[in-house]
Amino acid sequence: MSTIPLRTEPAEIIEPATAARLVEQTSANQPIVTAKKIGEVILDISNISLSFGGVKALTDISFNVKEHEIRAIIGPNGAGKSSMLNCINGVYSPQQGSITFRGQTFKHMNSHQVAVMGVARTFQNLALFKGMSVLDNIMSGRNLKIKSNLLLQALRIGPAEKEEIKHREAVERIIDFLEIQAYRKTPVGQLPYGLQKRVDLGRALAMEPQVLLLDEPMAGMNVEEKQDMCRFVLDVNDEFGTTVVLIEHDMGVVMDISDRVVVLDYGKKIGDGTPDEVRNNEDVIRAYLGTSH
Ligand SMILES: Nc1ncnc2c1ncn2[C@@H]1O[C@H](COP(=O)(O)OP(=O)(O)OP(=O)(O)O)[C@@H](O)[C@H]1O
Repeated sequence: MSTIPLRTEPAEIIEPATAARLVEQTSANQPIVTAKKIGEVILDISNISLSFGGVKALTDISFNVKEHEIRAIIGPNGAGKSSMLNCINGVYSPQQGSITFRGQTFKHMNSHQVAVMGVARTFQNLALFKGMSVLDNIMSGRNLKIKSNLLLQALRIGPAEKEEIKHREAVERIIDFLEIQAYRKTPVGQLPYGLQKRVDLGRALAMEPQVLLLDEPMAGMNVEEKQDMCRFVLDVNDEFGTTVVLIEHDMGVVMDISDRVVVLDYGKKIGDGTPDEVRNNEDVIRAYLGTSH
């Protein structure tokens, strides 16, 4: 049986999900594999259709995301992947369909409301403050959590002082977790691209999201940077229990770290299942080989 062509370049050695998070050591130092705990459906995408004038970006798309899983959205260029993420986080309002998050269904919700509900997002084209330090960029992700008013914050008095200390500590923990201590005070614009992507992840983590939407987190990275980013995504999922939805073009990465994969092509869903199911799906193979159009 033919399978989806996974790599166009020499295989990169990326720790498979199973090795990274499922292996425990027995007393005899033999690895044993324990099942990852996937929960109930946390995000339910139901019959979403989205058009821009005459362009149908998404047609009747349905799939779900379960708590604690890593769910990939893949597809050729223009398939509708970013549009899908934009519907989930309230940037676009689909003409049809609904999205249910933790049992609460919404049709039209803005990005701020979605963020308050616990959904954070990183962007394909970095949206960081380039002139600001790593620390301040990650701190900007805490804005939603800051309760004291602007005047108290500016004067750093009363509860604002305590609150700021709490937020700084949270940011420092993220900086340690992402191993970017050496760049705390560096303006983000001076960092290599791979590290900027890591800061972008840090800013999203600062929101303490239940669901993290990652739009091409490995795009433009070299092999080493991709390996690092894979490790951080797996660790976020494992250590914080964060549910991850990611768009990624690198099929090696997708197949290695995802629990389930949904495949879009020309705005339609053509596949949905485990990495093995998807890689053996004839429609998916045709879409990737470009023979179906
Ligand atoms: N704001 C917009 N206005 C008009 N058309 C749009 C807009 N956003 C997306 N589209 C169109 O919708 C379709 C899907 O685009 P989308 O960016 O979601 O695809 P994608 O799978 O993320 O592509 P890529 O992998 O190249 O990023 C494309 O035809 C695109 O031109």
